[in-house]
Amino acid sequence: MAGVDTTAAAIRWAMEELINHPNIFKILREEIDSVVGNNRLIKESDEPKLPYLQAVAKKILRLHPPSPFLRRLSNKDSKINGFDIQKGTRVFINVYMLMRDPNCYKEPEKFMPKRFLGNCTKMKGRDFHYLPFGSGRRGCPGASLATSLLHATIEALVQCFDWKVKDREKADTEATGTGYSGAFASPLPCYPITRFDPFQE
Ligand code: HEM
Repeated sequence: MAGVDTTAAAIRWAMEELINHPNIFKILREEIDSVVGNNRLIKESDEPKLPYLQAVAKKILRLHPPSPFLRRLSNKDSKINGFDIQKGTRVFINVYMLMRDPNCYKEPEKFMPKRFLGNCTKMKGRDFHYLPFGSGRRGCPGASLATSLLHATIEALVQCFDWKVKDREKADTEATGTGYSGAFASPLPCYPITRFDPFQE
């Protein structure tokens, strides 16, 4: 699994969803402005004080997991939901569908970060309804790094720029292309308008 690919894909999905949901963009920007202010970028120590940013990142990975399938090799004969799985069978776990299961999430197709505030903010390896980084011994070792990268990049893109989409009112988040991670059917032609330059004296 290429960590750069998957992290870049998640950042792009985040920008698409935030551009499509100006109300959520506004709440996130207000949180960032109140915690980080407007004369510097986010520091690692700010992360716990930015619960809405954390919720946005988690929600992006739920709706648009850059690795939509997990792969395992069955090491013994077993039965799952009445299906016989023979030893040596390659098993694919459809994480994309799992994380859009209406039995686990109300209105699963909706981008509603506030749902991840409160109790749901702490995800553990055995929360099998939330698996963007897989689970168990082969779970993603880069999960913490990827989460911090996601927070820092989304924070900077929201804090420093306003975003305009060309020729379309909304970015198309439902159409997906072929391929494993970062599979976008169409490019996202959008323009950043500088709001704040952290590198200016
Ligand atoms: C948003 C970003 C990322 C996502 C969504 C992601 C997701 C995943 C998933 C689903 C797996 C398979 C887990 C399983 O089968 O249970 C995986 C494996 C892996 N990931 Fe990531 N990953 C991300 C970023 C990174 C980064 C930044 C690194 C390294 C710095 C990394 C390194 C790895 C490695 C080495 C494996 C293979 C682990 C093994 O097979 O034992 N990933 N990742």
